Amino acid sequence: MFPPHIAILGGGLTGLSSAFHLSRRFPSSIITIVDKNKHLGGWGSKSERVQLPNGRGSVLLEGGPRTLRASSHSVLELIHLLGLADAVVTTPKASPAAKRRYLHVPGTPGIYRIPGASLSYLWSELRFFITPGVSFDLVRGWNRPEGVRDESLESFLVRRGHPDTARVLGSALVHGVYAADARLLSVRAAFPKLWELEERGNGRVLWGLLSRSRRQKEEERRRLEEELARYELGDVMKLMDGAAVYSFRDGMGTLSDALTRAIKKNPNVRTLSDTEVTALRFGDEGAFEITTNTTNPIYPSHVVSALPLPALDKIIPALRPLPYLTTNPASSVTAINLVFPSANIYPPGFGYLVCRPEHDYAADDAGILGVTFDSAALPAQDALAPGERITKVTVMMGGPHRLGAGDCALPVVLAHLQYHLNRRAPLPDPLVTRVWTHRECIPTPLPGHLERMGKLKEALAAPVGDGGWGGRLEVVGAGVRGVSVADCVESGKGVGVGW
Ligand SMILES: C=Cc1c2[nH]c(c1C)Cc1[nH]c(c(CCC(=O)O)c1C)Cc1[nH]c(c(C)c1CCC(=O)O)Cc1[nH]c(c(C)c1C=C)C2
Repeated sequence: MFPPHIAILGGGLTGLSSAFHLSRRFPSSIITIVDKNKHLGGWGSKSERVQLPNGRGSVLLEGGPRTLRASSHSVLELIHLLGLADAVVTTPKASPAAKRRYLHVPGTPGIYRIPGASLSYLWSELRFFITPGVSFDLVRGWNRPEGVRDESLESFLVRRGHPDTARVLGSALVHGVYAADARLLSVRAAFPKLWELEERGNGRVLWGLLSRSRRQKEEERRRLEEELARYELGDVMKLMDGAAVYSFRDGMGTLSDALTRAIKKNPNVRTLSDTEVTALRFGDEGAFEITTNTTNPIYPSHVVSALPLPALDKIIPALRPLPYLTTNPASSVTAINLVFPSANIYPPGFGYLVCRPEHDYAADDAGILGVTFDSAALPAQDALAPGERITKVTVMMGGPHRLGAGDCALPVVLAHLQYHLNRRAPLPDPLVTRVWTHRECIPTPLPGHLERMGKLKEALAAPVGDGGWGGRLEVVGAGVRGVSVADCVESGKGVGVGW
């Protein structure tokens, strides 16, 4: 039996991916997608092409995610199915933008290159922070306390390694992915491999990493093959030959715009943009009843919520609550694109992350979490006039820093950049400045998240007569599992499999 009418709440990437995949799985189902914004795609699809003054050409500005990993199969599948191969641009593995990443340690001017597994480690300034963590991990045996089923990343890194390693490297990693505080983030939800490596290495994470037996490697290869077989990839894997990361010539919006076009072409799919869902409940006939601020009620047989979990909590009836929708906080991020009229402002590389200051997130800090060197990673996204040179960076701010009113002021940001890049001369005035503010955009899964999401799933599957949702409401998206673009697309692909 196919579901006669599916409503999808939320038209971000997860919602669009859900609509696309559900319309392929259930071609006869009516699908209604409802989103409060005029433009579908959500905050993860914010890009804009801007003309530079005096005929210098144009640059692409991204406000959200800017690159995808070459292993993001769920997105590669969409590239194949939507015919987007010609729009793909890649960063070669051999380029400095793929190989060099830096770290700024507050209180010390300049940025340090993060060493790879090579001899360069020996003269990296960061070895003073890395070595204690590695050494303690190797000498300490199993030390996970009995009964501990999850903890914060910081607590894990301190337990296995060293507080300095945790503060400097752990916090920076978490800034770059979750824009969050490593002391709050669940290690099992965010970095499950670390937890597994600890078990495989009988305590020692590094040993777990280095001691993979031939059988384990074989098992990993088999799992990858199985995983690849789940996707329709056509020839797109070839695009990834030698690529570290990729995006689209016109930015991340290409993906959501192509998804929107594809689902709008389908006569069974109806999109209601600029429409807010005000309530979701069971109607008298056993169908759902969805009320909105612009339309008559909708009566779908099945519902997918791709809304942030706290937004879902607000629209469900108090008599049929769902657990843990408001447990996790979410980070707000301000991204500032700056285009400078000259080259060589930064060293070759992908960008840098800023770690947590020694004395916690300071009130007088500008709140910078990291800076990406955009013109180095994907130069094909800019269409510059011949001979024209520019430098494009994005300053990422916010998260666990409390951003004050003056923190995003351009002179403050430029002064911090000058200090980070250890320049004597001030930076030139930017040709273009674009500020994007994303409120509560990246959820922070707190320790215990995976268990809580298991309980949420149970409540969704419980019979309607027992106060549950009878398996006809699915809750997906970044708040449930995985915050990357690929995770969002993947969760849309997996929705409704049991219907
Ligand atoms: C807008 C800010 C974002 C910050 N994190 C994310 C966004 C969208 C989400 C994110 N960033 C990364 C990942 C992991 C991706 C993966 O595993 O495939 C996720 C989920 C890694 C990452 N961080 C930065 C970049 C350019 C990337 C590659 C992927 C992407 O483009 O998002 C830079 C960066 N992101 C943030 C900060 C503070 C930062 C600093 C340099 C927050």
